Amino acid sequence: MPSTLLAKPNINNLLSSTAMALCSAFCPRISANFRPKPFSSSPSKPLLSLSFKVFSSQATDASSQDKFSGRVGFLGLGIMGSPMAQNLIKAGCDVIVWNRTKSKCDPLISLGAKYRSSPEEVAANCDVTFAMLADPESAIDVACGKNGAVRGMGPGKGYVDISTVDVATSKLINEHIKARGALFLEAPVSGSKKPAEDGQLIFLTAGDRSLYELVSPLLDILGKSRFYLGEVGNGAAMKLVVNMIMGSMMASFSEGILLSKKVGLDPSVLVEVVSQGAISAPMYSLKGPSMVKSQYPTAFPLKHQQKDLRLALGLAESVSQSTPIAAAANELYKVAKSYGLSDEDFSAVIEALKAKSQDTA
Ligand SMILES: NC(=O)C1=CN([C@@H]2O[C@H](COP(=O)(O)OP(=O)(O)OC[C@H]3O[C@@H](n4cnc5c(N)ncnc54)[C@H](OP(=O)(O)O)[C@@H]3O)[C@@H](O)[C@H]2O)C=CC1
Ligand SMILES: O=CC(=O)O
Repeated sequence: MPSTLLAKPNINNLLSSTAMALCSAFCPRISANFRPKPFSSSPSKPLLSLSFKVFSSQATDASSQDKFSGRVGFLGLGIMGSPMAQNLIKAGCDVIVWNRTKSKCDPLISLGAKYRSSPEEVAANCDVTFAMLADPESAIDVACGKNGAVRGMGPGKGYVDISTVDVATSKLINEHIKARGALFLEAPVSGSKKPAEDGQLIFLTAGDRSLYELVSPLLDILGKSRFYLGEVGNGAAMKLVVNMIMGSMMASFSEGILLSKKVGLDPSVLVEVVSQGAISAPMYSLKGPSMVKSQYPTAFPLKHQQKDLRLALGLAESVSQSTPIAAAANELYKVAKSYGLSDEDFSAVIEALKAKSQDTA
């Protein structure tokens, strides 16, 4: 599987490249306000040079250049979609938004976004449309359903699905978009509410390379790095593997916190010890202190983590890969959901273990 890490460029590269021109076409204020973010890669590693070459030798790519005038659509304004759309608007992009619950569009409209009343209308009025939806069902419905984005797509347009979905869903949406003569990129993100607010997401993209190159300046507003992984499905698969690991890590951390407490240790000290050793992780340092206080302010809803584990287990099943740890973790998230914790942060999975030990006490 080909994989390319493209870290953020330095300002000189950017200013001297066609990227800047393209960036400015999408978002006029970028040239004046652009401040490069730190590289995500270690400085000791050579950075692959950024290529913002928008058009490949394919004629279809060249025609898409002529028709791109730079209007950006954004469908799905939840925890992730809202700050991402906001960052595009703040960068000067001409953004049109839609969300199932219309009231979530209002703060963005007051920042300068326009509103259209269906995904179809957004896509019809935009050159590139991003979608950040809850799960496979909503991603398919918003793209392919009645008044879905597909109906507004056509040659010269692009659809970028940044929702976390399974491979089959991504391929299905790709087929529908392609049938309209448009381009498709899957681009799920790693990183949660705060990275979304700070423009520090990691994009795991796959699909039409020319669309990837075209939207790279937009991805660079929203994120700190981006991977291009080849064929449609590879981005979804990578995201599911990452979140499978994350879900298991959080379940294991929860067990450790509760065990430390039960044997008379201070779980806050455990969090500190973990943060200094080989198993330290930003996630533990960020969530550990609130978990010790039984607080779970929602950044990544527990229901989405369970969805990702479920989809990752399906992915593993499709290639007969054994994943017993993820399977056990998934069961725990299901228990947590049954306790009404779906909309809490996924760190609330610890409550399922507490309830379990009370049940057996
Ligand atoms: N939160 C996080 O930390 C991260 C989340 N993700 C992934 O990003 C995606 C979005 O996550 P997040 O923003 O947290 O989720 P939210 O639950 O906050 O938002 C979900 C969005 O999907 C919309 N939606 C849900 N069902 C439907 C439907 N049937 N039809 C139309 N729209 C629908 C919601 O609309 P409405 O407002 O009307 O409910 C909302 O805009 C998920 O796939 C998630 O797994 C990826 C990385 C990090
Ligand atoms: O999908 C969740 C994340 O934090 O990444």
